[in-house]
Amino acid sequence: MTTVFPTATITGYPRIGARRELKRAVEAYWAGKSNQNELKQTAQKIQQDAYRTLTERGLTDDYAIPADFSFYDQVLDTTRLFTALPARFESVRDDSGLIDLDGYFALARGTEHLPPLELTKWFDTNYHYLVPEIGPATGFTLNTEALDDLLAAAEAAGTSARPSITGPLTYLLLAKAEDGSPADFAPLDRLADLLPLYRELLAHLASRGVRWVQFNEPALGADQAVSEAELVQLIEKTYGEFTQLSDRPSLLVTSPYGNLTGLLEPLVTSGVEALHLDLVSTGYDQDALARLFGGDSAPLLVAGVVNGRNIWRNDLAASLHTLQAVGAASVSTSTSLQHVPYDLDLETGLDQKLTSWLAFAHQKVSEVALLARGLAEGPEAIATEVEQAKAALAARAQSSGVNDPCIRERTLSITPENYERPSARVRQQAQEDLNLPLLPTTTIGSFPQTGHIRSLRADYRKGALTREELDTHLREEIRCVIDFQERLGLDVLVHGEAERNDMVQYFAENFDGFAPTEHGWVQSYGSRCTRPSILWGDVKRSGAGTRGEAFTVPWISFAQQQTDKPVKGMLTGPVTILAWSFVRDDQPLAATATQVALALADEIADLEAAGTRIIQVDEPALRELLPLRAEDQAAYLDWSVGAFRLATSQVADSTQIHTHLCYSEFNEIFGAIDALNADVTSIEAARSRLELLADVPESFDRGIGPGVWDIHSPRVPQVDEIEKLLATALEHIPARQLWVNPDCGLKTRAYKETKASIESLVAATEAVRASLNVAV
Ligand code: MET
Ligand SMILES: [Zn+2]
Repeated sequence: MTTVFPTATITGYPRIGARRELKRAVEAYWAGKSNQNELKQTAQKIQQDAYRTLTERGLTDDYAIPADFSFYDQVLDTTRLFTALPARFESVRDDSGLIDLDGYFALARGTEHLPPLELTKWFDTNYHYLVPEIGPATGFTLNTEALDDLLAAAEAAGTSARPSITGPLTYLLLAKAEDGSPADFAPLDRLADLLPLYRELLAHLASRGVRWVQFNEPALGADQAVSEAELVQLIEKTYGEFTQLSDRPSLLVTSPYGNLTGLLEPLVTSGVEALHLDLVSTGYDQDALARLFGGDSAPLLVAGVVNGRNIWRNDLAASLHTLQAVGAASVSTSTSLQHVPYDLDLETGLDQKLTSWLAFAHQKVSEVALLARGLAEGPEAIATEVEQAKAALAARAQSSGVNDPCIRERTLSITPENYERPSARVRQQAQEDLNLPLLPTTTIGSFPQTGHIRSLRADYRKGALTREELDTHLREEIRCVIDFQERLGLDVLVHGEAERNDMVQYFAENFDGFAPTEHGWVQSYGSRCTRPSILWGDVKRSGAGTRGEAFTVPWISFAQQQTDKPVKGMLTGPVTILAWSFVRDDQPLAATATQVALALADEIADLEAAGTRIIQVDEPALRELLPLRAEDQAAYLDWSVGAFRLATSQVADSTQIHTHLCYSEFNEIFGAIDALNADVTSIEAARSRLELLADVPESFDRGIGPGVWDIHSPRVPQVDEIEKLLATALEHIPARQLWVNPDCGLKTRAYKETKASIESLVAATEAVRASLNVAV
C-alpha cells in the first residue's frame, strides 16, 4: 500500500495563473466570449506550467506535488465531487444527475433566479470559499470527472500528482444547515452518509493507480461548535475506517492555519500514513512532537516550516533546527501557497535591498527543496545558502526605514483620551444639521471600474497620459458619478474611488514603509484577485515631516463641490490595511497597526479641516484576522478595535464616522463592532438574508445599514425583495437607526445593473418610508 512519501513537498499552489490567465479565461467564458474547450485549454496550460516549474524547483519525487487546480474554489470542488446539491439548486443538475461545470459556476455565482452559495472567509486568511448547504435530505453521489481531468493533466505532464481534497470533517464543519432544516440539525450529522462516498473515492483513486492522496482538515486547527471530545471520536471513526480499507492510496492529512491541540494525538494514532502540521505560527512543543512522532506506528511528520502565507525569506538555520528537533520526515509549507504570489523574479521594479529579504511561491519551493537536502545530507550540505539567508535577515534588521525614530517617538505620546469620543447621543445632536431623511440611502464607496477608467490608467502607465491629464479625466469621472447618484436620488453620496486601483494599495502608495508589487496577485475568491503591498518599514503619510501630506482631500473636496448633498470621505482602516498587505514579521501586529492608525488620523484631520462632514473608514477585514482559538481572540480585538478608535476619535462631535464591514460573518464579534464606536456601520448581510441582525444587542444605539443588495453577482434585486429585507430589518432595528445600502462597493459591477439596482433600492426605501409615516 505505502509508497515512500517525498522528502520535499508543498500542500498547495496558486492556480489563478502567473499572469492571471484563469481570471481572464473564466470571465470570458461567463461573458459568452469563449467556449468550454477554450476554458479547459487554459486550465490545462496553467496546470502544465505548474508541474514544470515545481519540478524544476526541486519537487521531483513522485507525489511531491498536489493536484489542486480549481476553476473557482476548493470547497466548491468538493461539493461538486459529492454532488452535495442544495434543494434550491435542483434545476442545475445535469442530465446524469450531477453537477457539471456550468452547474458548478451557477452555485458560485447564482443565476437570474437563484442567489449563489454564501461566500465566507477561509480561516484567518483573505481567501473566501463557498459555503456548502447541507440538509437532512441532501443526496450525495460521487462524480470524479473534474478530479480525473486533473489527474489526466498531471499524467500528460509526466507527474504523479497527489489529489488534494477537503477532508470529510472539515467539509461538514464548514457547511451550513440548509434553510428549512430542523433547529437541532447540523451538517456534521450527515457524516455517516458521506463517509461511504469518501471510501468510494479512495477505491476509485486506487483503481487509477494513485498511491498518495491528501485530505485537508484545516477545521481541526480552529475552535468549533462541536466539543473536542466529540471531534476526537469523529476522527477515530472517520480515519479509523479509512485506514482499514485494503485497497486505497496512502493518506496524508494536512492541518494548516492552526494548532491541533487536543486533536493531535487522535490523528497521530488514527493510522494515517502522514500528518502535516503548520509549524510556523502555531506554538507546538517541539519535544512533544518528537516523542509523539517517534513512536513505532506513528505517521510521517510532514513539517510545514516554510510560511505559506507571508512573503518573507525563510530563516533557514532556524527551520533546519526545527526540522531536526521534531524528527520531520518531510519538509513542507505551513499552508497552501495559494496565499502568496507566484514569482519574486517578476518584480523587477522592487528595491534590490527589499528583494533580498523576500520569497514568493517559487522561491519558497526552492527553500523547501533546500531544507529537505539539509535534512537528508546534513547542514553542511546547504551551509552557503543558510549563511546567505542569515546575512539578508541581519541586513533587514539594520535597514533605515525599518526603524524611524520620529515615528516611534510619536507612538509613545499616545494617551487613553486619544481613543474616546463623547456619547452617541451628544454626537447625534451635533450631527442633526446633516438633515438626513429617515432610512438614509447610500452606497459603500466605489462605483463601476469601467473599461474607460482602466484604459486611462493603462495610458498613464505607458506614458501616453501625464499625471495632470489623468487627474483631469478622473475628475470628470467623479463629476459623472456624483451626477448619477443625484439623479437616482441617493441621500449620502460617494466620489466613486476612480482614482484608486485598490482600496489598500492606494494607501500603500501614499504611505512610507510600504512597497506595492507589480505582479503580486493572489486569489481572493473565484476570479477575484488582490495585490497585497509589502509593509516592510515604519509607517506615516508620504511627504515632509512626521505627519506627511494629505492625499484623499483634493478628490473628496472636488466631489463635494459638485453637489449640495453630503459626500463621504473614504478611507481604509488600519486593520484592513494590515490584513490585506504582507506585513513585517519583526514586531507585533499591534505596533504596526498603531503607526497606520496615526497616519489615518492625520488624513481624517485634514479631511475635516477641508469641510468633510461624513468620513467612512472601511474595516472589511476586521473579522479576518480574528484568531481561530477563542483564548487568543480578546487580545486581538483589543488592539484591532483600538487601532480603529485611535484613527477615528480625534474628530469634532459633528463629524459623522462611518465604518463598513463585509466578506465575513460578523455575528460572533458584534460586541467588537459596537466597540468600534462608529456613528454608522454598513455591513454585508444580503446573502445570509440579514441573519446577523438577530445578534445586534438592544443597547446598540447608533446607525446600522445591513446590506440589502448582494453585489457579488450581477443579479438585480427587485423592489419587493428589498422591501421585505427592510421590513425584516425593522423588526430588529428602530427606524431612526436604519440605513439602506448595498453589501459592498460597486467596482466589480457594470453600470447597467448598478443603475437598475439603485433604482430598486431607492424605490423600496421610499415605499417603506411611506408605510412608516402612515404607521406613525
Ligand atoms: C471590500 S470593502 C470595499 C469598500 C470600498 N469603500 C468600496 O466601496 O469599494
Ligand atoms: Zn465591502
